[in-house]
Amino acid sequence: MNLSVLLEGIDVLGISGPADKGMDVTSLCYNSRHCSQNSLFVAVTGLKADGHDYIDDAVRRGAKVVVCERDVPTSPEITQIRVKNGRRALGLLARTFCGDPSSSLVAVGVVGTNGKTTITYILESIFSVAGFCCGVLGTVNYRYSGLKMEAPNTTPESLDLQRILRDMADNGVTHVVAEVSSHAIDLRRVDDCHFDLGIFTNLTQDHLDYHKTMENYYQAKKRFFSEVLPGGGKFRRHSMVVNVDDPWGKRLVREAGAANRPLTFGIEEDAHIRPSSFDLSLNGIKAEIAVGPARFELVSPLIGKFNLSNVLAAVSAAIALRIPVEAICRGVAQMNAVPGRLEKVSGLNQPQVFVDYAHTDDALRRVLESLSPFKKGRIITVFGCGGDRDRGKRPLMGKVATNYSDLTILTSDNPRSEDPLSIIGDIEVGINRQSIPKGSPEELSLGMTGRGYVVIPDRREAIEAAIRSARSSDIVLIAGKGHEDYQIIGANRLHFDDREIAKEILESSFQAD
Ligand SMILES: CC(=O)N[C@H]1[C@@H](OP(=O)(O)OP(=O)(O)OC[C@H]2O[C@@H](n3ccc(=O)[nH]c3=O)[C@H](O)[C@@H]2O)O[C@H](CO)[C@@H](O)[C@@H]1O[C@H](C)C(=O)N[C@@H](C)C(=O)N[C@H](CCC(=O)O)C(=O)O
Ligand SMILES: Nc1ncnc2c1ncn2[C@@H]1O[C@H](COP(=O)(O)OP(=O)(O)OP(=O)(O)O)[C@@H](O)[C@H]1O
Ligand SMILES: N[C@H](CCC[C@H](N)C(=O)O)C(=O)O
Ligand SMILES: [Mg+2]
Repeated sequence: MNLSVLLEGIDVLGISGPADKGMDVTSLCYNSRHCSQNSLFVAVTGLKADGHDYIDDAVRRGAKVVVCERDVPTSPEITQIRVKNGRRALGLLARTFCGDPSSSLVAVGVVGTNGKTTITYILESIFSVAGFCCGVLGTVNYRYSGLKMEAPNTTPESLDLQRILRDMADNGVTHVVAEVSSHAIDLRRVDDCHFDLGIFTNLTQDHLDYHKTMENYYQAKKRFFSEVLPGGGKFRRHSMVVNVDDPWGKRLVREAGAANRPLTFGIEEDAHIRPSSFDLSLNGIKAEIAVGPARFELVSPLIGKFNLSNVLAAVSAAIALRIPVEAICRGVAQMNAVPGRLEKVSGLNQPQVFVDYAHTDDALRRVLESLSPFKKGRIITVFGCGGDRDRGKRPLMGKVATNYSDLTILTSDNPRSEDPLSIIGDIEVGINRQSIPKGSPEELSLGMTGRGYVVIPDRREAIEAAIRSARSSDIVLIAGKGHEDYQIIGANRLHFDDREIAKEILESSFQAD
C-alpha cells in the first residue's frame, strides 16, 4: 500500500530520511522478527521490552519505514516517522492497511471479569441459528468459516485483530463476537474496531498486578463503553447491554449510559430483561424470561445461576440486535458446553468430576455455590493460582475454596517464573486454619474424612489424589485451567490437560457404565 495513503489520519510529529510518501509498503509489523523486504515497522514501547531497541533488527530484515516515538539513529535510506504513541499509530495504520474490515461486520464486544468466553459461545450459537455467519475471538481460540486458530491472547494485538477481521469479512463472516480484555482496552488493541454493541458482565478482583486498583480496573473497562464504543452502533436503539446485578454495572450505566442507550439485565435487580421464574438443576437451566410485559420460556444445558446470568447477557444482546425470540431460544438450547467451563469429565457410577476455569475468588464462589445444592457426599476442590499474575487474589481464593469445600487440595496452576510453594503459601494465608485444618497427603491416602485441606504441589498428583479419595457420591471440582492444554513452569510450556488426566484416573479407579 502507498505510504501516503497509509499515513492518512496519523498525527505525524516529524519525518526524516527519504520520506518518499509514494513508496509502497508491503507489510506492517510490530515485532521486528516478522519484518521482510519493504515492511513498515512500528516501534512500540512495551512493558517488558522496547520496540525502539529492535529497529536495527527490523531494518536488517528489510524494513524501509520505521514509525517510532523518538528519533533513533538509522541508515539514511530508512524513512523514520515520529508519532506520539506507537501503539495508537499501530492500530490506525492496521485499520487502513486492512481496509477497515469491521465497518462491514456487525461486531459485539464482551467486557467483564468473568463470563466473557461463555457468552461468546452462547451468542455464536444464537447467530448461527439466526442464519448469520459468525466469527469468534476469545480465550479458547479464534474461529470462523471452518478455521480455528490458537489464541495467544484473549483479544489479539490491534494489527492481528485487523488482519483477522479482514480475513473474516473476505470469508463471508457477517457477525463477530469478541472478548475484550481490560489489557486490550488499556493497550489500545481495539480502538480501531467499530463495535455495534458492548456487553458488560461483572467486575470482581483480578489483574491487579497490571491495574493496581479496582478503580483503575473499572476505568479501563469503562473506557470501552465511553471511548471505543460510542458512535459505532449500527442498531439505533441500544449499543450497550449491562448486568445491573453487579454494582459496577450499575455505575457503568450511570457513567457511560447516555451515549449508549443501555439495555439492562439481571436476576436479582429490576432490569429490562430478567427471569420471572427459573429452575436450576444439574441438567441445566429452565427459565421464563420477562422483557417488559412479554414473556418467553427458555432452556439451557449450562449449569448454575452464574450461567443464567451469562444466558441473560447473550439473550439481551440478541434482542438488542433484533434477532427473533424463536432463534434466540433455539440458539440457547443448542449450546450445550463451553470447553473447560464446568465440563463434566466423569460417567455414571463415578464421582461427578468437573473441570472449570475459575481463577478468581468470585468465579470459584459462584461455581461452588452452584454445585453445593446438588452434593450428596462431599465437595473436593483442586486448585492453584497462576504465577506472575495478581497475588492479591490468592488468599481470597484460598478462603472461598476451603469455605465451600469439604476437602481442598492446593496445587500449582501455571507457576511461570514463581516458586510453586510460595504461591501455595500465599493461598494458605486466606485459610482459617482453626476450622479448616491442614492434613498430609498420607492422611488423605488413608481416607482423611473430616473437613480440611492438603498441599500437593504437583498438579497431576493432586488431581489423582482428589479422584482416588472420592466416593461415587462426591463432587470433584478441578479449577483454574479449564480448556488449557499446557502448564507453564518456569519458561517451559509443557503439555498438560486437566480433562485428559482426570479421565485417565477415573478410568483406572472407577468403572463407568
Ligand atoms: C501485559 C500485556 O498484555 N502485554 C502484552 C504487550 O506486551 P508488551 O507491551 O510488554 O511488549 P514487550 O514484550 O515489552 O515488547 C515491546 C515491543 O517490542 C517488540 N519486540 C520484542 C522483541 C523483539 O525481538 N522484537 C520486537 O520488535 C514487541 O513485538 C513489542 O511490540 O503486547 C504484546 C504484543 O501484543 C503482548 O503479547 C503482551 O501480552 C502478554 C504476552 C500477556 O501475557 N498478556 C496478558 C496479560 C493479556 O493480555 N491477557 C489478556 C486476557 C486476560 C483475561 O482475559 O483474563 C488478553 O487479552 O489475552
Ligand atoms: N457470569 C459469571 N460470573 C461469575 N463467574 C463466572 C461467570 N461466568 C463464568 N464464571 C466463572 O468464571 C470462569 C471463567 O468463565 P469464562 O471463561 O466464561 O469467563 P472469561 O470472562 O472469559 O474469563 P477470562 O477473562 O479468563 O477469559 C468459569 O469457568 C466460571 O468458573
Ligand atoms: N487470562 C487469564 C487466565 C488465567 C488462567 C490461569 N490458569 C493462570 O494461568 O493464571 C490470565 O492471564 O490471567
Ligand atoms: Mg475468556
